[in-house]
Amino acid sequence: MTTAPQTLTIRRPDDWHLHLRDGDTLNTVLPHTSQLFARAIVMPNLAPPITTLEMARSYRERILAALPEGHDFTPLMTCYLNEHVTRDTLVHGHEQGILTAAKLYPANATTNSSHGVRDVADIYPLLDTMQRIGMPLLVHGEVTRGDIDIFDREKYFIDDVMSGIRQRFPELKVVFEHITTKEAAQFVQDGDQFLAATLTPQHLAQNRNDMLVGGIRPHLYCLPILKRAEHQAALRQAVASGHPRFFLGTDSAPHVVAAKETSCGCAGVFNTSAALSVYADVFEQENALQHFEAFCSDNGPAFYGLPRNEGTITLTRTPTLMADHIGQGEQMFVPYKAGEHLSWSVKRDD
Ligand SMILES: NC(=O)N[C@@H](CC(=O)O)C(=O)O
Repeated sequence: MTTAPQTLTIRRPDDWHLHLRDGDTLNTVLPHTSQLFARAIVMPNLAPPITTLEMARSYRERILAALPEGHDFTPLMTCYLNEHVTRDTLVHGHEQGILTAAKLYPANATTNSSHGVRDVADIYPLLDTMQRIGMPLLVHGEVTRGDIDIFDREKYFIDDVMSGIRQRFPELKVVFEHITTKEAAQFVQDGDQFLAATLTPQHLAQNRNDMLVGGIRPHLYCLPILKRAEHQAALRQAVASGHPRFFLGTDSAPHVVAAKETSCGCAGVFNTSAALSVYADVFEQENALQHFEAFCSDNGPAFYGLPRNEGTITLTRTPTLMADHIGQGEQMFVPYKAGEHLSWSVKRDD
């Protein structure tokens, strides 16, 4: 019987899926990421979405300008794919180090995705270019057909869209973002070195009962929506196996309280501050703490072909109360695990 560790020191992590927003929200939420994470893949679903090099460059500058004194953090920018994006944007963005990846949102799948892709064949020329230059394709994997139940949207996406992309572009690096089902976990495990997935804290730690039983909890509503417990179990087993193509992507997606607590609330969980503690709990509960560091800090850089970070962070087994709210006035957000005790406190070591 081994005793439970009181501290966990790991290489500084990255967040491979993050929504930072813009303006006042960016100022409020960015420090919660940059105080611990070294880099993040910044999602491009602003209104309007990031579809040109100029937009990506200026968004990156706004992020860097919003960083608190003393925080070293590198935003990795992404392009929002649709039929208006040019091959030159991707090629030059890649060459100039401005665009790390490009994101496929099926039209109307989620927040600010009305400009997304209606028919994936429309962007085949772009995918061909990305395969050639080695730019990863990041995929929101849900079909949006009205006849498909919301809980089945990811499963159908695998057969309807994802398999076709993989067959047509076998050496295109693809990240199946924020996977939520046993089918997606299996699909990635059955894939090759060109296919990986991110997993969020809430999809590992919760299932749809947590959102719907005993009252509806709007702050757990996100897309893809939380699934039933058997899917949660499959996701937990996938990360606990230490498989190298699963890595940390919080999908932290802040929306102000007024947009969440309303008759038609937005999808998104603002989970940045609780993320590392919740991930650590999941690995510990699955007796897989030996794979925690690789999930947070090694597997992502390996897939993206980027160096691992210098420096470390330490998680200490000191229960920490998560605030009820973050921000104030109209810029008020309810964080994931609000008002609950997290098992771990997390600090940078340097
Ligand atoms: N995850 C979410 O529920 N929401 C994201 C968009 C997305 O990634 O689906 C957002 O930008 O709000």
